[in-house]
Amino acid sequence: MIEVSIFQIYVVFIIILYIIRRPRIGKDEPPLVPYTIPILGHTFNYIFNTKKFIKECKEQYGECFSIYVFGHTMTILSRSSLTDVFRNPDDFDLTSATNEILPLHQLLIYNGGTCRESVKFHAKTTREQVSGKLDTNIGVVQKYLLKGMEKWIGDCNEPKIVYSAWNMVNGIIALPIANIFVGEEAASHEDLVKSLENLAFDLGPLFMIPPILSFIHQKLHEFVITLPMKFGWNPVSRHRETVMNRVRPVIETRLKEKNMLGENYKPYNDLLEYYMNQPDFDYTKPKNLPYHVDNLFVMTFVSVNTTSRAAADALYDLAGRPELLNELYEEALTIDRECNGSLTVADVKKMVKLDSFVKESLRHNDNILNLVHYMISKSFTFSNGFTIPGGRKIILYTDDMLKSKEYFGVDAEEFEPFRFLNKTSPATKVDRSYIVFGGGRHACPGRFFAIYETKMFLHKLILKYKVSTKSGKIEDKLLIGPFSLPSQSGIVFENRN
Ligand code: HEM
Repeated sequence: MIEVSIFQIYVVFIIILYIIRRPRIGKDEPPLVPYTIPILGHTFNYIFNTKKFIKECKEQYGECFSIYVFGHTMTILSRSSLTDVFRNPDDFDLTSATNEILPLHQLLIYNGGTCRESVKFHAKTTREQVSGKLDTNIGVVQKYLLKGMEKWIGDCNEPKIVYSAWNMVNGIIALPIANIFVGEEAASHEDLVKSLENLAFDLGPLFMIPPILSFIHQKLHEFVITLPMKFGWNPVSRHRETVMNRVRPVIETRLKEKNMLGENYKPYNDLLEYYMNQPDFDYTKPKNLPYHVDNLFVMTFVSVNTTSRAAADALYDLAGRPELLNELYEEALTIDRECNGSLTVADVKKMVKLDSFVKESLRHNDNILNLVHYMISKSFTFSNGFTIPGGRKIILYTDDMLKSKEYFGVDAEEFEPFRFLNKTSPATKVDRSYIVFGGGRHACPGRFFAIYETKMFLHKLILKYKVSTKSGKIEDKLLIGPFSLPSQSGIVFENRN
């Protein structure tokens, strides 16, 4: 009788895997970068040597090429082929590719997470309720930024060192957002604010699980990371409970007010009121309030950590450059005197040096690759002539575009805080090369709010504190594979008075 050892089974398994997963590249496709280790392909370089590896691939194979990572062929796009993605939103889908990494459809069980259709609603909500209401929201943003700074940073009469400042900045940035989302009454409860503040951070570990099982099948990774949720573990549940407990009495009071006052009812200016005005709103039905709270959570995902990330990066960029801090302080002081400490939208527009600095800081976000999409049409031909088949995963080489000499000049790699000054190129302006907010039809609709909040935060901070890095140097961001995170080193806060 033939005895089969585990080792033999393993070898047969690997051979079958190799045959099944071997990339097959069509004749008009972008070139596949050669690799030496079967199955593993470029995975090691992709994770541990991303910057150099992708740069060298582009130099050798051109603006558009494919690599083999985690058992799949992925096409890397830069320059004109990258722009093609933004120009052809019907052919590329960000949501389905993002859901693979962060399975929102399993976490937000009442609204089913995000899909192309529901994102239209969130984009409309953002345009109408958040970015479209800067004038109305600015007072709330200012009030709660100051409260947040008081709580998180304090007086700093003695110098105070803060490590991992993203956490702290996230707390400050989340407070105004909570207030314009659920209104001042519900947001007066610390547990609700904490929930909105921590929601995305709590899901961070899911992002960090390397998709090892994708070597066998993409769906296997998704299946395993969502397994705990099938057994009832859901990190969103307790946040949903907290938010529902806090908003339910507010909804009841508002409905009573509406009944009593009729036409004289003065609508509140927050997202909660916006949801209450949706035709499908009926909080008495068991699944209705959780459904709207899940929508609120999508808005929280897209707004809180993104904006706090931008603000934290800018804070580190500022703290490492004392001469810049002095120059921005002069501008802040002039505007503060003119508006007597109470900012309007027009005052924020006057912060032109700060705007240029924030834009430069965003340009230096240092993500190498970003915005993974699936190509969802039968096939797609780029303007450079290459074709990819339906179902192909693509990712954008954003760092290459954001640091291109062609668009940003010979010093494109340098950090020049006033690069955009007097160039009619505000931080909110999306164009072919400035792609931190994406581009085309899906370009981030929240960018107007995000930039306003970030500028107002920095303005108030610069007026009150001197900030510097503990090391006295410009701090680098942390790199995890192709993605970056804000530095975790110490920042020193010192009261100006
Ligand atoms: C600095 C902060 C932010 C950054 C860097 C950022 C970045 C982005 C990016 C890159 C996209 C994808 C664009 C594309 O597919 O072309 C996006 C989409 C989106 N963002 Fe933002 N965002 C920020 C803040 C916000 C805020 C504050 C909100 C809401 C209050 C928001 C709401 C949205 C929505 C609803 C979409 C989906 C748009 C669509 O698919 O049509 N974002 N954002």
